[in-house]
Amino acid sequence: MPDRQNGSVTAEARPWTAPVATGPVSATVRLPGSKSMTARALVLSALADGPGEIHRPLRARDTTLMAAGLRALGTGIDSSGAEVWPVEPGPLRGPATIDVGLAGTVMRFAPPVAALAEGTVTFDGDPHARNRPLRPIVEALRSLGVVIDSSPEGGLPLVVRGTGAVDGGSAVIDASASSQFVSGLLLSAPRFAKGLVLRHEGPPVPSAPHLRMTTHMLRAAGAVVDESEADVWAVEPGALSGRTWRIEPDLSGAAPFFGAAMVTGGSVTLAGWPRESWQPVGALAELLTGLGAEVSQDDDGLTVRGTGTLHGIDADLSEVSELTPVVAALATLASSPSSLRGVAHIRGHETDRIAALARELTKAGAGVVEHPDGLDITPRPLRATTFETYADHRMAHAAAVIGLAVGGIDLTDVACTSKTLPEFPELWAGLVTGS
Ligand SMILES: O=C(O)C1=C[C@@H](OP(=O)(O)O)[C@@H](O)[C@H](O)C1
Ligand SMILES: C=C(OP(=O)(O)O)C(=O)O
Repeated sequence: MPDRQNGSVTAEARPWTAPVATGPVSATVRLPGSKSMTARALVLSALADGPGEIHRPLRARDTTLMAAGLRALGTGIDSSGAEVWPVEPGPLRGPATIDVGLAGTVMRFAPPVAALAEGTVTFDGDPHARNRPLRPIVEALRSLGVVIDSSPEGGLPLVVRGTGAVDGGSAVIDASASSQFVSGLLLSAPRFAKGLVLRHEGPPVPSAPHLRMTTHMLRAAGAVVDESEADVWAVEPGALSGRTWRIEPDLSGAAPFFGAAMVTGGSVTLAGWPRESWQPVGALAELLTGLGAEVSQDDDGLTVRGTGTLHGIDADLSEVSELTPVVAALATLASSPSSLRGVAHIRGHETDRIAALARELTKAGAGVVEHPDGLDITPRPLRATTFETYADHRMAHAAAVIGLAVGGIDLTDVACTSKTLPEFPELWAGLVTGS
């Protein structure tokens, strides 16, 4: 049965056997836009003082839900085209109901926007969305004067009772469970009457490159942001400009495709990669090089070449934690053990990714030791297995990478890849078969 929540339907489970590579994979792939940039461009355009356009957006479940949520608040967004989404900001108002699906970006970026609306805005999502951390941003908004009803745990379902304005000022937050708490508050902060000075107190905030993406994009929209003090972000009140956002191809979505080059000793080029990027390409290149790949960039795009050997690595993945499932998959096929650390917070991602990887990689035959903040992986001969994907697109990516080298990796569901790349199964099959 499809899972129906607030009128949106998550795709019905689609079992899928990962295709095995019969030789080196050699291809140029064209991937849609970055989920993270598309989400930010949508929010900043909805809050702007004039029309904007989003070029080459990601059209996937997360970004479609974000567009629908902002539309429900009064923003005109035409997401019918594949190339350009025009955005016409309007007065923000409720009553509205916003389905967050399983999207961290929607559940953390949209409530501050709803706080600026006049009227009541209700948020809920997929069953697992209720388990994802939300309390710190809810409490920060409350401390800024916003009235919000939440579950007893401080999460979904939420009701934001907006008055049409947020006073703003100073707030303290523990953002160790997700950088998105900070990004969500900062994106709306220029529209708070007093702006915002946000201070993080607690264990380190993960995903620093995503925070930099937030502040870069805020400045590109005309906001004044000071991040000169560690763990403090100050956003001045002021108008945001409507503008044209050109979305880069999704670097995290490209990771399994690069992994295919590495597993098969082939070469994969991500076409359309810009010379200057707002995504953490340096961190990705360092990681893949450590695993044994060669990474280069020219006018054709970003290219990853497999060298025929995969090395185990000892890596802190806190800055690029989205990549953990694919890196863990590569580690199971390496010539030496790996230790992946610094990602305790991914237990709060689409599923508890540390537990899910430990379980599924062990079933496939790898030696895995689970730690609170990561995994130790010892490569062993792998075998056919049923690979549970837990509604998590990146678990499906991990299984697909292992399936290149191991016959009979049967995913319980590949439809979960619609969260960020609905065309994943077809693109992957084309890559592996060379068609
Ligand atoms: O702001 C964003 O667009 C994201 C930030 C990160 O979240 P966490 O800090 O929760 O890991 C990342 O993992 C997520 O996929 C996207
Ligand atoms: C953690 C992820 O997503 P979300 O934006 O839902 O947190 C992810 O895409 O890996």
